[in-house]
Amino acid sequence: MSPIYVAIDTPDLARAKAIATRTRAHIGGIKLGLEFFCAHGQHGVREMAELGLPIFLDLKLHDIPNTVAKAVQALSPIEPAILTVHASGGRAMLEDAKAAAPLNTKVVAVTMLTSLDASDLAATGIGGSAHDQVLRLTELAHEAGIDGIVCSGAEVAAAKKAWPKGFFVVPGVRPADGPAGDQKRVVTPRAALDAGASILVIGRPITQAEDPDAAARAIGGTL
Ligand SMILES: O=c1ccn([C@@H]2O[C@H](COP(=O)(O)O)[C@@H](O)[C@H]2O)c(=O)[nH]1
Repeated sequence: MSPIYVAIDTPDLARAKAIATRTRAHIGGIKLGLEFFCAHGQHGVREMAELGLPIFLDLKLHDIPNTVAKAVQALSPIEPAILTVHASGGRAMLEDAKAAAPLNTKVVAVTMLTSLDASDLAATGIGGSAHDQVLRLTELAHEAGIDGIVCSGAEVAAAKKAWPKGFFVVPGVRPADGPAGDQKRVVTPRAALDAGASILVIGRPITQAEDPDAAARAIGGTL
């Protein structure tokens, strides 16, 4: 099974289905995020699930524990394979999110967005490097008993060393020389897997390609 989850970031349901259908031979699942969910909600997710690929629902929930737990409960009928919350919501929020999730849903915590670097951390009053911040939040997520974390390919080896049985989701993945766009901590697909990623989240390098199927196949060929 391919480790590639294609990030289908579009409010256009027909386009989302077309991308998933065209790339399905070269991907392991579909990642649906805020853009898609705000446009189509659970109904849209169900329509995408009919394509038969695992669904990664990347909503990055972040609120007080009770609110997050109730939101996770409300999402339960969809039974996503993977669901994200923000690690910085704290231990109780992570514990309650996991307790509210269906048994077959992996709850994974975003440590530090791949669009941020150390200067962004400093601007929010957090000292130290991206590496330090990711490891702090990896530790917290592990202690809270959830399934894994989201981090960049630059930190995944250290995170896996700290949590050998964790599930590691790596976005910010770019083919060598591909445009980074708004991502600041990027690695190649091969480097992310070699460092210990469980799955790779890849969006624009596939979805914005002239031929998404060929792009997904070419990336798969480097793994
Ligand atoms: O730290 C994070 C967490 C989530 N994402 C999501 O992954 C994809 C990446 O898309 P690209 O087009 O490959 O940049 C996108 O849906 C983000 O919401 C992330 O990039 N970084």
